[in-house]
Amino acid sequence: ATVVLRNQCHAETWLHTVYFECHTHTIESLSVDVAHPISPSPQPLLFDLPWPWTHPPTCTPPLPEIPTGLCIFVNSNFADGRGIGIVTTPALAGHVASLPAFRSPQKSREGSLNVNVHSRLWRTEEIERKGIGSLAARDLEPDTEMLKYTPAFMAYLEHTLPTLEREALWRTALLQLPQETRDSFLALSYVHKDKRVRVQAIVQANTFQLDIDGVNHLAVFPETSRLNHDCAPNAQYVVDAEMLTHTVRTTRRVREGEELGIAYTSPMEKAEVRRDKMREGFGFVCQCARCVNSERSDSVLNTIHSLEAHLNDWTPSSLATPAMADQLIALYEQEELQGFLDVPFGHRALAANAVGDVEGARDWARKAGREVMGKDGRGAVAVGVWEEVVRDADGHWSYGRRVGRG
Ligand SMILES: C[S@@+](CC[C@H](N)C(=O)[O-])C[C@H]1O[C@@H](n2cnc3c(N)ncnc32)[C@H](O)[C@@H]1O
Repeated sequence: ATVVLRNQCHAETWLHTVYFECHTHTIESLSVDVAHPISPSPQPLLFDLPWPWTHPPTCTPPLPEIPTGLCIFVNSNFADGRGIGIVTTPALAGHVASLPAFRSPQKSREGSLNVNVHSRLWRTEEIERKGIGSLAARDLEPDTEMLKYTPAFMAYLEHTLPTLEREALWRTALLQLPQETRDSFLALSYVHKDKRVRVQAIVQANTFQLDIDGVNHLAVFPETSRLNHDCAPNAQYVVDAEMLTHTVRTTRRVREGEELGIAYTSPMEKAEVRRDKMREGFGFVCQCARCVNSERSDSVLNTIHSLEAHLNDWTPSSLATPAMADQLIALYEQEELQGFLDVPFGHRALAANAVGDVEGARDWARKAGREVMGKDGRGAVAVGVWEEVVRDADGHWSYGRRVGRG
């Protein structure tokens, strides 16, 4: 057998973290021939123009669930010489080539950071028991854009290739990247110590999810990778699948020297679940304040979930009121979950609308919409949901549903 890592798992959370491994089988006698890893494709490759790749694609043979196979597509000039290495199907590479990231990469929105330029708002430092982390280089206001980067490496998320073949394929892609980019990738932390799967181990510890034409890809943004996990994060990120950018913003005021953290898993899960995911997926024991104080934080979560259940109850006997949604907002803030306020703000909007408070409904729906954009990006479905309430509150299904309870 040539499989080192098996039964790969894909985390089902919305937080864009991917776990590569459920079980590790280390077979000492294996070695990987990186110099001649992949047989060339037997088929001619057809792609949509434009052709932005700087190296001839190397491909796997057809794979069980991917008949066209996977190929390496590298553009070493991408993003002013940072380069990008993508392992995907020829058709999806054609889609990537047609994205604004390749066709009109200069366009950055007004007031937005320049892509791949250090904002000087953060710096990295060794942090006790966490490896390297990122710290605020000065006091930061809420919603400050801090990092905006394109991926150095992306790979189609499959469970088909034997682990060592995947390793060889991904390594070949990395070898084609400009040296600086490759070095920053290879300097990242990793979960498994086995050198034969080093590239996959790095991806496991550092990946975000990026949809290419509806297909999951793993993406590594080396600078952003130095953000450690926190269950009450003071930063959150949005991935723009058209511009191929990953942008990180503060969720609340951050003091100079404070560590910046993002959530690797949902902070709305119980402490035990969060801790298990961090241990299994990332190899560390979460010591954040909410995990250390888990009895208290779980009890607040229980109250949050119970309030949300009431607010989601639209039967005639529902006990939900706007005051209940206010209480929910206060609990999110108390738990420092400012990055997730779209949910209680949305409940507040519907609770207001349900008692006929159209102005209140619009105000809260606007706020919920802004929070969704900060968390899930402009294209998120929920943005449209809240826009609908703003546009036509008294035509909305929630209008007047609980009149007399406000
Ligand atoms: C994306 S990297 C973060 C940067 C990393 N600390 C480094 O040195 O490059 C993820 C890895 O950082 C470490 N890590 C992240 N958050 C942590 C935390 N809250 N406590 C301890 N270790 C953490 C774990 O080793 C994890 O696998």
